[in-house]
Parts: sequence; C-alpha cells; structure tokens
Amino acid sequence: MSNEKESRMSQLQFSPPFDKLQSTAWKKRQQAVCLSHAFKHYGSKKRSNHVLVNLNMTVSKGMIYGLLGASGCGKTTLLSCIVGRRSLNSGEIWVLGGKPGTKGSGVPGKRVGYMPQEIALYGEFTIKETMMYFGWIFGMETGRIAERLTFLLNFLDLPSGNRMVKNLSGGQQRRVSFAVALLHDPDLLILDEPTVGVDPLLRHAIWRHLVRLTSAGDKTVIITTHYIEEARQAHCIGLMRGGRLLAEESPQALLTMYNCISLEDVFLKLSREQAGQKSAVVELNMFGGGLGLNKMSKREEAPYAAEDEYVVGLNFQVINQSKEALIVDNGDVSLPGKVIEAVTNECNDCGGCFNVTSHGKIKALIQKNILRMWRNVGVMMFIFVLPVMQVILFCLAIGRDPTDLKLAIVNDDAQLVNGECMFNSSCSMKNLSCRYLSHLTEHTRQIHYANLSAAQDAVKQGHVWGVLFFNEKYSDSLVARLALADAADEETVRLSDVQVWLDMSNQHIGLTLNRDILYAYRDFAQDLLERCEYNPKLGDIPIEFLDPIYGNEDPSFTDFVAPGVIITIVFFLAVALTSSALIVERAEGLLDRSWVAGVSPGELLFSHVVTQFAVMCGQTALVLIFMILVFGVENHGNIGHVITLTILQGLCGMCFGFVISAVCELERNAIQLALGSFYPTLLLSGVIWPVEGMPLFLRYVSFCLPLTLATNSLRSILTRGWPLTDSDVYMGFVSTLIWIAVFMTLTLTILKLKKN
Ligand SMILES: Nc1ncnc2c1ncn2[C@@H]1O[C@H](COP(=O)(O)OP(=O)(O)OP(=O)(O)O)[C@@H](O)[C@H]1O
Repeated sequence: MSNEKESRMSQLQFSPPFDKLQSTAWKKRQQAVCLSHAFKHYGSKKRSNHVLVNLNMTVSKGMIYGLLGASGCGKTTLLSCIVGRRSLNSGEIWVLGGKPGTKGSGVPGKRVGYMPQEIALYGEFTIKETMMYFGWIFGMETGRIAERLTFLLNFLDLPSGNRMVKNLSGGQQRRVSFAVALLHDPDLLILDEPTVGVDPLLRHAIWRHLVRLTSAGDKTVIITTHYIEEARQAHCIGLMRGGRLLAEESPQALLTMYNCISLEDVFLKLSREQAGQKSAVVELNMFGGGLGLNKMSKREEAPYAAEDEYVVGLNFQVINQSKEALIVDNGDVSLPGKVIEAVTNECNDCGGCFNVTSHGKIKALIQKNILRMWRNVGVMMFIFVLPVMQVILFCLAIGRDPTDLKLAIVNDDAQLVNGECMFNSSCSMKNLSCRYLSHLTEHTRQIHYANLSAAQDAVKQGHVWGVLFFNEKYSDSLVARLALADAADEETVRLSDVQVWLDMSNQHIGLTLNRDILYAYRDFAQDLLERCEYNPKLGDIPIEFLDPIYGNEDPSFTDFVAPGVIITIVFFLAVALTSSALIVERAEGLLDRSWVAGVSPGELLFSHVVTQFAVMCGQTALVLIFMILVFGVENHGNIGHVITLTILQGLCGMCFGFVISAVCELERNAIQLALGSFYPTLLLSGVIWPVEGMPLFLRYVSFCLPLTLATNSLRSILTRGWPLTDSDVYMGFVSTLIWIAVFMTLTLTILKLKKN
C-alpha cells in the first residue's frame, strides 16, 4: 500500500469522533452501497416468501463487487432494492450516500446504470434509437449520446447503429442492453448477469473494461454472474444463500480463509456450514464453469434469521478496512476507490442536482410511444382502420328496415291474370284485395298460394313470414261495411276483415310487417276515398300526428344508436390500446428499466396521455366524418360539443385502460378484463336500448357507468340540438371528467403501490 493511501486510511481510522450514531451513519454514507439488517419478503404476511433475511452488505466506492449465489437465492431482489425499484420491508439501505428513492439521491436515476436479466429493449428500435431514448431519459445531450454510441458500438463489437434490435442475435441484444447501462457513465453500475450468452473473448473485454472503469476509484460495479471463474476479477465477492450473505471478501481472501482452490468449493463449504453441517444437497452444475446451484432442498433454502451468525468477512467498513478486501488478483494491494469522500459531496447537500428535468424525459417517452406505434403495422391498422370499419359496418348493418320479406297471399277475392292481381285504380269497388295489396310492397315480396293450409305450412317451414287471407266476399263485404257503417251485421264485418297469421319469432321483422299491413290499409282506404271524391282523412284513425318537435316522423334506429356507438367505439378502442401498453412494457422488463432510469409513474402516464390524445383526435375525426358526413347521421347540435365530448370519452377509455394495465400483470388478464367490461357497459349504458326500459335498481347502476350520461348527452346534442347549458348535455361532460379523475387517481395509486 502506498504511503499516501496508508495515511488516508489512518486518517479515517482515527477520524474525529462524532457522536457514535452520527459516525455510523456517516460511515454508511461513504460506501457506494450499504445494507444493514435488510429484510424483504414477497406476498402477504401469512404466506410470505422471505427473500432477504437480515442481510448486511457493504460495497465500497471504486470496487467491483461480484454477487454470487444459487438461482432463486435473492440476487435480483437485492439488486432491485439497491436501484430503488423495490423497497425493503425493514432494515437500512444507503446507495451513493443517499437512500434510494429519496429526492435528489439520483437513485433511481442517472447515477445508476442498470442492466436487468431480461433483454429489456424495444425490439422495434434501432440500436441508435435505443441509445438516444435512454440517453434523453438520462438527460444527456444528443451529441454526447452519439459520441458514447460510437465508442460502445466499437467496444462491444456491435453491428451498425441502424440495425433493428429485434433483428440482432440474443448475444448482440444483451450487449446492447449492457451498452445502455454504460451509456451515461454512471457512478454505480448494477449488472444482472451481463455475460450470459457472450463469447469468452468479449467476456474478457467486458471485465477488462469494468476493471478500468473502477480503477479511478469513483465508479462502482455490482455484478451477478454464474461464471464463477470470471468473478475472480472482482475486488470483492458476496456469496449469497437463503437470502443472506454467507461471506463478503476478496476472492483471494476467501480461498485462503477456507483453504480451497476454487470459489465453488468455498461456496459449498459455506453452504454446508450454514446448513448446520447436515447433508447439504447441493448439486454443482459444472457446465461452462457455471455455479448452477439451483437444486437445493427446500430445507436448505429456508431463510436463517439468526443475527449475523454466518456472515464471514469484514464487511468493508471503511474505518476497519480489511486488508484482504483490498487484495486484487495479482496480489497487489489497492484501495477500493475513493475511501475518503468529503462530507460536502453528500448527495443531500447538492439538493436535487441529480434530477433530470421532466421535459427531456417526457420528450423521450413521447417519441418512444410514437415510434413504437408507427413501426407496428398492426397497431396502426388498429388505430385508424378499425374505427372506420366499425362505423361503416354499423351504418350498413344496423338500423335499416328489413326488406324483401316474403308474405304468403291467399286471395279468394280476385283471380290472378298472368300471375298479376289486377284492379282498377279509379273509383272502382272491384278486386279491392288487389288494390290493398298494391300498397303493401315497400318491404315485402308477395307470394300467392292456392289455399290457406299450403300458405300456413310455408310459414311453419320458415319459407314466408306470414299469411294474408282474403275470402271470396272480401270486396263486397268491405263496400257493405263502409256503406252501412254501424248498421253492418257481424257477418259482413267478419268477411270484410283481412285475416293475418304472422311468424312473430323475429320481433323486429314481425313488428315491421305488422306496421306495414296496418299502414297499407290506411293508404288503401285514403286512396279509394279520394278517387271516389270523399275526404281521404275519413280513412284514417281520428288522431293527427303533427310535425315532431325533435326528430322526424319516421325515426331511424340508426339515429338512436349512433351516439352510443360513437362513444363506445372511441372509448373501447382507447381501452384496448392502452390496457396492453404498460403490461407489454412491464412484461419485457422495459418498465423496470424506465423506473430505474428515473422515470416516474406520472411522467410515464403523461407521455402516454399525450400520445393517446393525438391518436384519439385522429380517431374521433374519422368516426365523426364517416358517421355524419358519409352516412348522414343527423346532427342538430354544436359540432364542437360533439367533438369535445367524443375526445373526452376517448380520454376516459384511455384512463380505464391505464387502470387495467396497472392492475393486471399479464396481457391475457388485461384482455379478459377489457372484454369482460365491454358487454356489461354496452348493455347497461342505454346504447342499444333506452335506460327507461330497465328495472329501477339497474337504472341507478346504469347512471353510475362512464358511458351512460355521455351517451345521453351526445344523443341530446345530435338529435335535439341542445346546448351545453342543458343539464342533459352538461351532465355528460361532468360525468366523463369525474371518471377521468377517478381512473387517473386509481392508476397512479396502483402504480405507486406496485413500484414500492
Ligand atoms: N415479484 C415477485 N413476487 C413474488 N416472488 C418473487 C418475485 N420476484 C422474485 N420472487 C421470488 O423471490 C425469490 C428470489 O428471486 P430472485 O429473482 O431475487 O432470485 P435470483 O437469485 O436473482 O435468481 P436467478 O439467479 O435465477 O436470477 C425466488 O424464490 C422468486 O420466486
């Protein structure tokens, strides 16, 4: 050890005593990472899985710390606590002088470079775009990112920066992921198995680079690896098992202390000791020199809660610095970095200096969202083609009267001439059945049958929708009935009736025929009276329907359903688009990477809101253009209000999508929840049937749903032209805004809870 280093060490050892508590805290803050009595479990208290159990760990600045342990022993969990991605259930954690997650600590954020186990990269980005994205998130200048990109492409032997990540090999993708962690030259590098799938030459280069990085003393690396041999190059090794560190020493010191020739032997020995010398069933998988300690008995994996009893080594306390800890492979003794750090360098003193402005991050996030959509043809089709298709299909398929309905006619009143039912259109009282039938043609196709039983059979077999029967005395009886009025006898009245049997199994077709048969009689009677110079009104029932105040005399079902359909399309497209967005990012480890890079849930949501808002404006424009301009759905109101309400509903759907994606871990569950909510909402919101037709209790449920009042409001604007001041209209806006606020609050709360 050099004299200078020695004197610095002794200065530390005899540093002026603060009060005891203060000096302990001060010591912890001088380390790159310091955990004491750390506990972490997953699951509920009753069924908890204890992953970190009274774990103590000290990583001094400027060292490479190799974290080794069997699969499932808690390494990733430990790293995620260090980077601020998870918090401990109890215990203390200091990272770079601050507590992860506290303001200005820079962790999570730009002070830490994190390479997770998963690839966690956007497949549809090029390498360059990937670097730009993460660089902007870290608040780097574009020029600086380009410089680092050139260096990292060379250093990591990566192909051109213009290659798409998804087209790279697995090993190349891992190297890009490693490059992202190195990009902003962070103070602390956390690398979760960075050398998996990397060839030996490059692995060697990576380790050389890590050693070079840390040699200046201001950069620290924590690395997990299953290649135990490469871990020999670390300054310190933490051997982890059952949620705690069995040892924390330099490789050389471990070998010496345990009198072993390999680190695997050391680990085996320690594991046996920890398991109380009882048959430690540890299978060493020797493939590629890997540690492969993944087949331990359950008993062995159980956590050990006794206080510090198995921790071997000196824990690198700065004041009692272990010499062994400072021995590097070549036998030289070196200081693990800048052991002495001025208290003035503490992060709390620079208050917020590690905060990257939200502006840069949001810009990067928005660009990322747009690029992901743009590069994904399926998503683009979903966004812009699907709503148009839905509108076109709705307008073509829903609300039109059924036509070409076959009706069986049995006419004993008139003879067919060349298959035609002939009549005289002047004031003639002959063949009145044919005259009547001439008014029944709008939606029907008449098929003449010779007798009643054949016609009724045709209905029974589904060939026709109904039978109209005219007896042989129909015309004469009808004339007599009109002439005699109330003097007509029962027989005359009966014979002047047209007898009808309908197939009412299809309500809409049945009602259409029913209506047409009645209207045809009215038209027939009025026509006959007019030709015979009577007042045609005598043929009508004595009720006069004047011009409707709203709507028209022949209201269309399309006009009734259209407002609800517009809102449903925009709402549920937004749900579908958003609900999977966060889940996919989370499943691919991208969300974790963003959190660790310092992106907050609020920034992430905001970026999605902005992108989605732009998408929704496009969707709304397309839906309204096709509904109103192309298919002529009526609009008597202010188009500005129609557009605003539709966009607000889209935002509301997006926020609901955020809730789903925050709640669900799997995309499958998100799809189930989105689909599951679609039908109840559609049925209960008065979109396809008036709310007034529901039982009373269901109406209350209906009014509490996000689409009901908005649909009512849009309907009032479109069909009645009501202004915003009308309560029916403004309640749609108010309820939508309330739902947006509720969904956003829920999402933020769930995300924050999950982040913790
Ligand atoms: N989100 C989670 N919820 C519940 N249990 C979890 C969660 N993440 C990890 N675990 C459990 O915690 C334990 C430790 O997992 P962790 O990923 O930290 O292990 P590891 O040492 O990194 O393993 P490997 O080397 O295979 O990556 C495992 O039993 C795992 O099943």
